[in-house]
Amino acid sequence: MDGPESGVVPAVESTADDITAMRIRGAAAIADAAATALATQAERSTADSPAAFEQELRAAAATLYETRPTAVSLPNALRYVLRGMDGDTVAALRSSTITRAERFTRDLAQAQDRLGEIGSHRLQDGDTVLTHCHSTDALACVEAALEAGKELEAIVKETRPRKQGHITARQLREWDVPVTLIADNAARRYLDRTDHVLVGADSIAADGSVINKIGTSGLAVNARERGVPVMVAAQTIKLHPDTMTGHTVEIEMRSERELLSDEERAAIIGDATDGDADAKTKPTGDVDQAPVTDSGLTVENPAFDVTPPRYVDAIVTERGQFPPESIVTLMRELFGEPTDDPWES
Ligand SMILES: O=C(COP(=O)(O)O)[C@H](O)[C@H](O)COP(=O)(O)O
Repeated sequence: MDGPESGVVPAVESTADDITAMRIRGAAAIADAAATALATQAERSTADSPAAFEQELRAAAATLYETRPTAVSLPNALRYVLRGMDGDTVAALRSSTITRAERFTRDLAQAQDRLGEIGSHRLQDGDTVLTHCHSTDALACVEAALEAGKELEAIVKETRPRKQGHITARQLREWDVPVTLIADNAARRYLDRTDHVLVGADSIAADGSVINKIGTSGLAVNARERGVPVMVAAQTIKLHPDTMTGHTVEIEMRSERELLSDEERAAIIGDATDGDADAKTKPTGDVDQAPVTDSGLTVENPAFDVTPPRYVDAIVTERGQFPPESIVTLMRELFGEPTDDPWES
């Protein structure tokens, strides 16, 4: 149930919209926004019984959960906050939920600082890092290295189609790091000048596979061939508990319009009079699904890919750095055996 009858407050709907439209993006920022939205739901709820309050919070969590499928930090954040919802009255439930959400956002920021410090030890004075997409966890390592007085340079992949590399470049320039911005296709050539490939993650699977922005896996394979170490900066909130029981991580497919305008589509299929993609798209009920076309042209736009553990040298978390193959030990320690999601009851 969605909409006013579910009791979900407009602020939660608006956060969900922002995540779907990628005005809020990146796994850590999504988790932070989701936890904050649950606190807002708790604060503004008009539920008149504990059961109604809990039901509203579950509905709000479900609304947020439905936004984007790949970053596990989102369900991990929702689970964490809902499991802290405790009390026999609406007032007690409200205050425990808000306290828990606030603790989540505080811990998230602290974990990133700690991770940055740990990751910074891998970076030497004078090193050049090559980045892909925009990861606040990866940048935390750079920031901590700079604070320790090291000088770094960066080669920044543009990261098509949405060019998140520009956000990375802007942040690095604010820190006065010399930046060379390159097209994604140029990455292999620039590995000769690179000391570390440094990326973030949306999810880490139990076998140590890294799920991150599309293009990460190709970059990692090329880096291995060139002998350049690949460092993944990922707080433990990125560890995907369901993968311990064999579940795979869903890769988000985004709209074809991120790759192709209506005019470009019309030019390719040679029908300039019929440039409206919708007219050529069998409805899938979801704009983010790759559309099925009747023009013989299918556009697919996966947002993430899977890098096998053998191409990753280290996963840096706030709990230390790990070879990818041993990350499952940390997952067991942190999550135990997975249980049902609270918003599905
Ligand atoms: O792949 C992306 C963002 O993809 P998108 O732009 O599609 O959300 C980032 O590398 C991870 O989310 C980690 O980011 P952070 O370290 O900030 O959590």
